[in-house]
Amino acid sequence: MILMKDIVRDGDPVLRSEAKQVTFPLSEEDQKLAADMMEYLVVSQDPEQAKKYGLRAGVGLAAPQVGVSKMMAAVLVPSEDPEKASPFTDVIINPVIISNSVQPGALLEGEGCLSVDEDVPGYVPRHDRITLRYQNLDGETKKVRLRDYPAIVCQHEIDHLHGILFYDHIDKEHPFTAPEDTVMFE
Ligand SMILES: O=CN(O)C[C@@H](CC1CCCC1)C(=O)N1NCCC[C@H]1C(=O)Nc1ccccn1
Ligand code: NI
Repeated sequence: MILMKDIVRDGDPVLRSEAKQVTFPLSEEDQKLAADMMEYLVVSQDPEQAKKYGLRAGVGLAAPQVGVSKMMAAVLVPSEDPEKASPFTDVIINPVIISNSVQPGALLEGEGCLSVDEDVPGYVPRHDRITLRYQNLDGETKKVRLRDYPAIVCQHEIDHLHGILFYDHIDKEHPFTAPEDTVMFE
């Protein structure tokens, strides 16, 4: 089970490396890694379990964050209301953003990262809408269109696979400015 002690923190070169493509069929090791990363998200989003294991709740986790430089990330975007399904839940392998809106999108409250212990305030301008192509655990190629929060989460994870951290996108001089047509959301 992945615990906070297993999460690599900023400063470790693995977080600034280009991850390697994952080959199929997945090795036993890659299958376990994917399962462990998704398990972290599930457990961390259950307040009781998170407390029990001392986990910071997460909606995404990329392999480099557990020291594995491979093109793989788990995403579990919680649904707004318990009756509804999650807007996006999957393990995205060898993900590529094949198209995106010109219009930017950003979280009003900025972003954080399980691998960055200090808060870095500021808007993180990303694409508001993306078309994402990736392979799932079965090696099937998926193509999904995402917008707003699910799109932000996936972009944050894909950045990790290319050695990019959220604060790289924050304007140092004017952290709370964003292009005027930016869609801002909670
Ligand atoms: O690369 C992956 N990471 O670094 C985990 C990050 C990924 C998100 C940050 C912004 C977009 C994707 C993460 O999830 N967080 N960042 C740090 C602490 C908070 C936590 C979070 O947003 N938690 C959350 C939010 C809603 C519901 C439940 N939990
Ligand atoms: Ni992160």
